[in-house]
Amino acid sequence: VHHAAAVGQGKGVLNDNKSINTDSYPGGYYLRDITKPMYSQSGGAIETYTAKNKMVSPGTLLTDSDNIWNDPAAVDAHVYAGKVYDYYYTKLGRNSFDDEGGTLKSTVHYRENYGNAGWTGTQMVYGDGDGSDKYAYLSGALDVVAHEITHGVTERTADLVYEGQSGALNESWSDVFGNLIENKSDPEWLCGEDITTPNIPGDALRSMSDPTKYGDPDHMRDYVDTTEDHGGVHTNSGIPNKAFYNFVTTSGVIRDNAAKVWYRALSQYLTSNSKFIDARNATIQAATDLFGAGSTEVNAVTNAWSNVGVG
Ligand SMILES: O=C(O)[C@H](CCc1ccccc1)CC1(C(=O)N[C@@H](Cc2c[nH]c3ccccc23)C(=O)O)CCCC1
Ligand SMILES: [Zn+2]
Repeated sequence: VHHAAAVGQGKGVLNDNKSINTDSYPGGYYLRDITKPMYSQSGGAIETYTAKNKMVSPGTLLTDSDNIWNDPAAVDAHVYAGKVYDYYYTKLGRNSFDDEGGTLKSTVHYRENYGNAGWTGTQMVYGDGDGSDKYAYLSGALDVVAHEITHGVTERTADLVYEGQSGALNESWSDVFGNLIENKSDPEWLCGEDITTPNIPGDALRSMSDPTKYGDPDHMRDYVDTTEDHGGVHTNSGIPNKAFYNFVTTSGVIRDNAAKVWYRALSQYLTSNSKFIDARNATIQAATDLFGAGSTEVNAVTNAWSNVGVG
């Protein structure tokens, strides 16, 4: 089928204008980005679909007749997935979630009154919010999109079991890359702030600098033993989240190097049943591999975990 890259226009969830990589066909445009290396290498693309508020995935590939896109949730899901692809490719040398140039599929308008998002095992899905104004369209936050795609990366690397401590590590690695990729200068390292009560500034789902702000632990002594939420994976993630925050804010440690340490730990050392102590050891080993024993990074990561009572 004849494909040609085109550039469309649209507004995102926060009413911001943005250019959109689309794929033209006789008569219109697909919401498909064929400009990435994965396309020339293996035909992989970034594709955005709609579930039309049913519980289906991927649903219907979005098209438009004039390349002016009027679905903010779709615009952001698409553009932000492209930014996440670019980060993993250029900063970490990873070619899409599977490192094989696999197509990144997003489905927006997933289910009715769905105030959440997720990784299905093969793609991202995003709800429209829960009908109240607690959440905006979930794809309207780059840290959320990066969080979901990182679940895909984790599944294809360490494959951390989504339960208990390994599940909290799974969650934390997604929050870490969500914040690294969003790369805001917000001092609190918030998660989901752009889509949480859009009318109220300053609130979020989680904080990495102070997890206790949202009731999550920031030390091993406060680990929450619960059967809720797969053993508290979105709560106990506060402990490794704080450890990463400690690490990345240590003087002499730069973000791109912290990212390399966390990515190497995930892709080379963590395994499906790793616990917090294993994450400490994995990140110390990764920092040693990359920067040498006794380096600033090794000392910083060791202290970062000790500060949260791990190791
Ligand atoms: O990817 C994830 O970890 C979250 C989805 C988790 C999930 C797992 C298995 C089946 C369904 C859903 C989605 C996000 C999340 O952290 N959700 C939290 C908080 C949350 C959002 N909307 C909610 C509605 C109800 C309860 C909690 C929530 C959660 O599911 O706990 C990540 C970034 C923002 C949304
Ligand atoms: Zn998650």
